Amino acid sequence: MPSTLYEFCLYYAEMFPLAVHSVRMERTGSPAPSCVSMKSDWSMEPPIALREGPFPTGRLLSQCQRRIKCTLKKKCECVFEGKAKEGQPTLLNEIYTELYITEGGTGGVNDEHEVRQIETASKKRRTEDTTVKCNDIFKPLCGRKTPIRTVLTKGVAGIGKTVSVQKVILDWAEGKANQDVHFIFPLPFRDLNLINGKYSLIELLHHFVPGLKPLKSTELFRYKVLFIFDGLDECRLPLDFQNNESWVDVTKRTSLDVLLTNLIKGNLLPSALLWITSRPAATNQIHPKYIHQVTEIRGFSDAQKEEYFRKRFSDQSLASRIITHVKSSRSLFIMCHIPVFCWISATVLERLFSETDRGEVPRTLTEMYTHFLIFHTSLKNDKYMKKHETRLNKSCKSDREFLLKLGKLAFHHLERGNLIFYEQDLTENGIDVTEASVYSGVCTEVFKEEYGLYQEKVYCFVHLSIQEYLAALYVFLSNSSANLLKTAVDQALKSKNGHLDLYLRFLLGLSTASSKTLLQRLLGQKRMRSHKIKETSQYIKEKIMENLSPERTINLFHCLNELGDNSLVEEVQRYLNSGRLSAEPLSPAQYSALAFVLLMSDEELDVFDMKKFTRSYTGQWRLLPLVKTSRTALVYRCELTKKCCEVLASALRSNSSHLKELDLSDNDLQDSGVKLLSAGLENHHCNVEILRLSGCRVTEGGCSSLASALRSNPSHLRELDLSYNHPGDSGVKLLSAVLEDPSCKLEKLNVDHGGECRTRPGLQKYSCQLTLDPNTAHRRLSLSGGDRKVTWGAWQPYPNLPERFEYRPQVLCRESLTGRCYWEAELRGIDARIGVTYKGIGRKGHSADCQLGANDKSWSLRCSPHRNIEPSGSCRVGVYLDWEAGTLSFYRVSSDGLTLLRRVTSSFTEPLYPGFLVTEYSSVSLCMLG
Ligand SMILES: Nc1ncnc2c1ncn2[C@@H]1O[C@H](COP(=O)(O)OP(=O)(O)OP(=O)(O)O)[C@@H](O)[C@H]1O
Repeated sequence: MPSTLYEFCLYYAEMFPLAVHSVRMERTGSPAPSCVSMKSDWSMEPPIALREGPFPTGRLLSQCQRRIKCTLKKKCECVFEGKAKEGQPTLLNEIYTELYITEGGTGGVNDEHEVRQIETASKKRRTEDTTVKCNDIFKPLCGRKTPIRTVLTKGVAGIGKTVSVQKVILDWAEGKANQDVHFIFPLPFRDLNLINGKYSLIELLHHFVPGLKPLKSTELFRYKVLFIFDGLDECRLPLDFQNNESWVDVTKRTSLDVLLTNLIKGNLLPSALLWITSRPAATNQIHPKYIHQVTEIRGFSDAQKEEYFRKRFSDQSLASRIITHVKSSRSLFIMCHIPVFCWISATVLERLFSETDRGEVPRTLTEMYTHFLIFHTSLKNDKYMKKHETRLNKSCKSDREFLLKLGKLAFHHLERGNLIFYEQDLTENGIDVTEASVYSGVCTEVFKEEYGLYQEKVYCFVHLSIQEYLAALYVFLSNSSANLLKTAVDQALKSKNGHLDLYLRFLLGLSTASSKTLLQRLLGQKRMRSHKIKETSQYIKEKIMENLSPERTINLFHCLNELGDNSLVEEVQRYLNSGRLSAEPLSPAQYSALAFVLLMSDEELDVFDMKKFTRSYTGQWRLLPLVKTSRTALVYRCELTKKCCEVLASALRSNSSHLKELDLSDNDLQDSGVKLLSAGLENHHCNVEILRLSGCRVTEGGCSSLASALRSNPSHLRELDLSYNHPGDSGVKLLSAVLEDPSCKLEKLNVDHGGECRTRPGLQKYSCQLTLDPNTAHRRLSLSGGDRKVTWGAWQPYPNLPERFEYRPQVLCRESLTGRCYWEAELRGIDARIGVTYKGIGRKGHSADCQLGANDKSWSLRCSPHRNIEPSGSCRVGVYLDWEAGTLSFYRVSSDGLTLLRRVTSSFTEPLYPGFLVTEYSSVSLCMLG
């Protein structure tokens, strides 16, 4: 696999020599200036024309690079966390903690391109994540071979998009990564919003990257360049891809919107790489056909959360105390997967731990931000008011006034999507600039020199989420409308890019009783308006059931959580099963978001039944962390794989796990998965008493991992179901020894129905060999192929027997079935029925009592090979019976695998006999499996 961008280009050249050749031809055949602005003939989906080298070198180039790298290094080496004023910058490399970045699903990716279609089709449905390092963001994922031009990285507020961008730039500037890229041009939407008038692309770049000026414009684009557009959600341009004129010349002036849309479309600089980041709700501003890869930042994993706090504090004992504290509260620990929350929590908890009277420790997002504000306000009061004790009482009043002014600024600008302010904006809101600098942790300066663009000082909040919080605080304190909350819900839902989503969450969070108590501490206000919390919850639930996008719906779930509504689990189940999602199932990212919401709620699930949350299996396994919040977890037949066992093992290791019963039956876990799972079972936090691994393709190896886990942690497991596996004699022996060991709790071990055939993949592991019973065959049916084929035809001279079907052209198998069985039959001709029946089905006469599937003794599927199954006139149907579970499933068998045709559920009370009804000119054969 190529590892750098440059290697990719070479790789691409090898893979698609013609495409590269044609691009090269166009370039060399053109004089230099037009070569730069050359537009390939991309009428539909553009082939990707990355620069493949060799690239021109020279002194000028290295001088420019050095200068630009130096500027970018200076700009990116510190994290902007509001400490700049105090002369204590936070170094990015000191606090940077690797983030968990994954492929963001194919949802947003252009799959129209022929090559990609083939790749997508050949791709196996994956139930695992592909993780990506931020420096490898342009590496094609999941088996794709086509090189990537445009990557969209999405992630919720504060998850680390900007920091990732900063880290990639810093590593490049420091010569640590992506050195095949000659230039990186960071163009955050936040800054692009400030551009007025017309520019050529070259002029725009010179504005943002003055160090480029010595290079001739025509030369510039012969190099490999990477544009980074951070914060699409902050973009105030219309991005009118449909109506903007096509623009191909980098030296001609036009509006910024035209420049950007043409750059993204690939009309301008088709060879450039583009990286766009966005909060999820705003990604729809760019049509998926212009995006070649989507990644998702999922924040910190549990281990990374700890690492973050350890890096953050030089005092390791403080770090340990904070980690222990954060871990002791489920919602705090879960929220810490969002880095901005870690930062806010680190600030707040450091302070709380230094106080003797800690009061209530914050539990929700809103409470944590309120504490953050209390912290910065008291910091200011400590610093500036110490000598004037008498003024302290007055401070609450002035804080309130100041925060209201700041909040007003935050709100009005947020409404308009404005995130950068001028001095004039501050004064218009009655904010004195020196007063603002007193609150330096909250509102901090950015100086013009930093961008080389601005002629005057500009201001912004240290993080957008702080602006969103202050905006909510302002509205909460100043708006006395009885319908405030409902109106805010409507207003947020109207927004196209979700720019009011987080604001809404804060506003709802502020209206709860616990938040009000906190606010009183901050503002000294005695009375606060009460809001109709229940009514608002109900209103949000109604909205959830409307046809909103999953992103908006998920935000509404967050809102319910902020309101402390306890019906989240029920609501999420209702939403998932409402049928609204059938056209477009949830993406993996959306499943993660739901898991997050559910984990955040304080509800304990008595039984977590994965099937109740979903009908398809494309990303639902991301709900697996919920296992630890339930007592019984039913995750059987959910297409889980080895990778999922890691998630499960981590749930088993969790000290907050309440799990007692775990049913993982019928998943393809195999020995490697069971080994991973065993690592969780042996942990002393694990208290699982019943574990079902029936039909998981476990052999001796898996048994040995289980046996050693049970010996390491002998006190919990009472029952282990390993039926329908292949433990072999040695596996059974190992586990039987555990059963007999008095120090182990194991009381029940089920290794029934074992055997070599159970190691076959899928349902085939339950295959059973069937033969037709000639004594039951109707006289029009003749048997052949060792009693495995039945054909309708001439009358047969069969003796008259009580078990023979007299009028219905049917035949049954000899074998009676209980347990789990799978068989396949090939149907030819016009019409046939395939099914199962109790022995007592009627044999003589025309009544429905005698017909397979037409009474309460039998169940069947009608197959018309001609019409509804396969145009070729033949079809293969798989039947899976799980007698104990009471399910009978019919599948269409094709080269793509099994497609469920119908599932019947019933409680079977007697053994079942497979049977067939075969009509004129038709035949049915039982297939040999394995
Ligand atoms: N990888 C990381 N390591 C350490 N801290 C991080 C990391 N990523 C983010 N942070 C912390 O979280 C804060 C917010 O991150 P960032 O600004 O990158 O979020 P974002 O996804 O761009 O948010 P938004 O969508 O609101 O703009 C940072 O200021 C920093 O304190």
